Amino acid sequence: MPECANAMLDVQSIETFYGETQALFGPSISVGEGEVVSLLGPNGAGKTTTIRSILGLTPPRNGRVFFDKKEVTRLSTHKISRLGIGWVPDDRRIFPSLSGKRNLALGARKTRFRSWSVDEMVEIFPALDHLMVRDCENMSGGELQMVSISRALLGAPGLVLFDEPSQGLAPKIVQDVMRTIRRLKGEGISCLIVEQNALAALEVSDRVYVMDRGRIEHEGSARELLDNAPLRRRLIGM
Ligand SMILES: Nc1ncnc2c1ncn2[C@@H]1O[C@H](COP(=O)(O)OP(=O)(O)OP(=O)(O)O)[C@@H](O)[C@H]1O
Repeated sequence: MPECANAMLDVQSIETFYGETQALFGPSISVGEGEVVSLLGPNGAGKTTTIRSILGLTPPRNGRVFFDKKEVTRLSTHKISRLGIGWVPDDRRIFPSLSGKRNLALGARKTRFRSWSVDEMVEIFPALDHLMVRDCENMSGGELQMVSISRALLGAPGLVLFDEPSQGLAPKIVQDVMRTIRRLKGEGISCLIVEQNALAALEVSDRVYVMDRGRIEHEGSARELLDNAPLRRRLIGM
């Protein structure tokens, strides 16, 4: 059973391996309904592996994952995403030869959570309007990120996993992405953000986990980490 009664996501002591190499040594993470949580830590800490474990891309060998009170540990990635977990991967994973519109159509689905329309996506990212007819192979990093986030939302998620959402983006687009995360929170959608731009992530987060070498090193409120410079420097070096 989930340990945290109202958690949208409840990751319990997962151990994940690549072949015989263990990458995760039992991290436990929860994200409440409408909560925004940051997952920070140095390169190789295990942040992306945690996301891959939740999505069933690299299933944990031990431990359990619950989403929306259902155990998803042994489900296929396809089934997990259909339950309402959206993913904004660090490499965007957009089909380059398809238009923005076709890429968005591939993400559309109904779940028990709020549905989003393409018009709402255009309201959030006005530039998306003229990207609909363009092939994605000619888009900039920021444009691809708008398509990627919109595709995740058209899948009607209850939880969105963001892997390095601001990577390679101009400051204005980073602001747009963070504003979107705030909007999702306002709509009761949960978000888990893996981010190198720790300060931007903390600004929009309720809570934070800091990982190191496959373990949780620190867990607390995002505000505490923003306000406590010595603690922040020790944990995330900034
Ligand atoms: N495909 C893989 N095969 C073998 N080992 C891997 C693979 N992917 C990641 N690892 C190892 O697993 C550990 C955790 O990596 P992971 O990518 O989850 O870290 P991360 O915190 O996301 O780092 P970064 O910020 O650099 O993306 C590292 O030791 C890494 O070398």
